[in-house]
Amino acid sequence: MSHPLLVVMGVSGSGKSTVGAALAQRLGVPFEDADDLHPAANIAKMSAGQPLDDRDREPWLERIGEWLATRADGGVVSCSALKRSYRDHLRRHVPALEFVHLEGSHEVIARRQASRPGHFMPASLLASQFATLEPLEADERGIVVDVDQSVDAIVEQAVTRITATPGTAPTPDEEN
Ligand SMILES: Nc1ncnc2c1ncn2[C@@H]1O[C@H](COP(=O)(O)OP(=O)(O)OP(=O)(O)O)[C@@H](O)[C@H]1O
Ligand SMILES: O=C(O)[C@H](O)[C@@H](O)[C@H](O)[C@H](O)CO
Repeated sequence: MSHPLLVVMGVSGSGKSTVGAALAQRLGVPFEDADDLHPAANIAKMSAGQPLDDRDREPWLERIGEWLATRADGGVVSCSALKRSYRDHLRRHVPALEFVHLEGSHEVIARRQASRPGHFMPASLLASQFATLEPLEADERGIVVDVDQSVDAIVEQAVTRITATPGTAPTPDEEN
């Protein structure tokens, strides 16, 4: 898999930042945590216990898409990408974008959230994250990985399964 462009998606606390950073390191590509691309107003809103809506997420998705579009040599972004329409927004910047959905039960993820005090995202928003989540559809490029295993195991699965995905964009070198 050369020049992979991946989004690690899932609800808050599913491990996107942790897995995304490890996956990028493993692949030798830059990593960006989409939490760092939120407008300040979005962070303030979530910190106050209010879920973001489509309008709040619009400028944020645009920034993420721009970051991805400049990564000719590959990159990994951790971004919740909860709805199909959000993923469509990102694909407008990078049509061949692939998603790694970190899927887990409310119970497992709530436990993990509880064990990281100090994060701006209140645990009370987890229910709205699950309610908003639209899983990957059959025509979307990506894989689903169970979060109830070690970070190393998740990264290993992601690397193995994405490499095996038919249609993974070849580089110009590979085409010749
Ligand atoms: N596979 C794993 N096994 C055990 N703990 C994990 C695993 N993945 C992540 N964690 C821990 O769970 C917590 C949540 O992970 P992380 O912050 O990466 O999630 P996130 O999806 O990026 O969350 P947010 O979107 O809210 O920033 C952290 O304390 C992290 O260390
Ligand atoms: O779309 C959203 O509601 C947001 O991206 C959230 O998911 C948080 O940014 C993130 O997960 C931090 O906990």
